Amino acid sequence: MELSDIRAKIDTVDDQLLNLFLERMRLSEEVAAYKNEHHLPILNKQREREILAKVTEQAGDKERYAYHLFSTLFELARSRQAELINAPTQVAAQVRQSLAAGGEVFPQTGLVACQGVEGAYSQVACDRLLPRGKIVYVKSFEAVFSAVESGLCKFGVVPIENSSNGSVRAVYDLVQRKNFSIVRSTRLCIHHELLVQPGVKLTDITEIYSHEQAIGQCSKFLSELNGVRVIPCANTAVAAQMVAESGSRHAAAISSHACAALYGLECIHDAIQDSDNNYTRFICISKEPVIYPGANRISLVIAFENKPGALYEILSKLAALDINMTKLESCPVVGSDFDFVFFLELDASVQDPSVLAMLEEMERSCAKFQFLGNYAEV
Ligand SMILES: C=C(O[C@@H]1C=C(C(=O)O)C=C[C@H]1O)C(=O)O
Repeated sequence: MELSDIRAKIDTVDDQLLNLFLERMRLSEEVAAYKNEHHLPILNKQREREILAKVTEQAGDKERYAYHLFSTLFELARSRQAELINAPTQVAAQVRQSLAAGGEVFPQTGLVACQGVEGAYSQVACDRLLPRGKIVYVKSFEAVFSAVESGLCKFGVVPIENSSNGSVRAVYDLVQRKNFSIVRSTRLCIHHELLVQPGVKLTDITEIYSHEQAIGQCSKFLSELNGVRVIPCANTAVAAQMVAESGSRHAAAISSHACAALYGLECIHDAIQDSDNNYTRFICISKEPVIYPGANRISLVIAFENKPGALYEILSKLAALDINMTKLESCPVVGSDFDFVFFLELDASVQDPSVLAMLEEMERSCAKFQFLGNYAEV
C-alpha cells in the first residue's frame, strides 16, 4: 500500500477518534453535573482502575500504550470536571488582588532590608532593584524576611540562585514557609577577589573567610592552596570587614572589588571564581502579593503525586501554550520520606488569560501549588 493510502486511513480513524473523544468528554461533563448535585468527589480511583484493567487486557501487546492513553483521558476528563465544578482557585483570587495592589509603576522609594554590610553583593543588587530605596542592613536571610514581615521594611533583597552553585535553598525555604511575594529580580555578574591587609602575600595566608556561596564558587582556586583553613561567615563584605578589623597578616577574605576600597584591603588575586560567567540572581520580596506593570516572569513551587508521567503532565501544559520554562529544580522536602517539591520559573504574564487558566489547572491537579509572584527582571 502507498504511504498516502495508509495516511488516508489514519485520517479516517482520527475523525472517528475525535468524535468519540468529544462524546467521552461530553459524558464526563454529565458526570460532573451529577457529582456536583450529589456532592461526590471528582476522582473515582476504583472506576479508573476497573477501566484500566479492562482496556489493558484487551490491548494485547499494546497494553502499555493503552494504559498511557486512558490515563491521559482520565486526566483530561477530571480537569474538565474540575473546571465545571470547582470554586474559583486561590491563584485566580491572588492574581486579582496582586494586580489591583500593583498601581501604575514600581515604587521608587521605601525601606529595603538587605543581608550583610556596605559593599555586600546584596547591596549592589538593592541599588539595582530599588535605586532610590533606603537600605537597612540585617544579619541573616531570615532577618530580611522578619524585617519585611514585621512591616519595618517594605521590601527585602536576597540572593536566590547562582549560575555555578545552584539555588540558595535557605531563601527558597523562607519564601515558601512565610508566603512572600517576589516583586522584582535582577542578575549580577560576580567577580571574586582575594583581599588581604596591605603587603600580605599569598604564602602568608593560613585562613580564608567568606560566605558559603562564594567559597563554593571559588572551589578550584581554594583546592590548589595548601595549609589554608577556609572559614564560612555571614557575608563576603563581612569577611572583608573582619580581615580589615583583625589586622591579621595571616587572614584573607574572598570578597568584591568594591570591598577592597571600602575596607582598605589589597587584592592579591582577582577573578578567582571557577567560571568567568558567574552570575547571581537576586529577588526583591514583599509581604503583600503585588504584581507591577511589565511583569513577565512567574515563579511557582509545586508538588504532585509520585507517579509515572506526573511531571510530564505539567510540562505538557506549558508546551501547549508555547511557554518557555527558565528554571525547573527539584528539592527534597526536609524531614520527608523522599517527597519532592519543584521550583519553576516561566517566561509568562498572568495578564494573558490563557496563562492564568493554565495556572488554575495546575493548582487543581497539583498536591501543592504556590504562586510566588509575577514580576520583571531588571
Ligand atoms: C468520568 C468520571 O470521573 C473521573 C474520570 C473518569 C474517566 O474519565 O473515565 C473516571 C473516574 C473519575 O475519576 C466518572 O466518575 O465516571
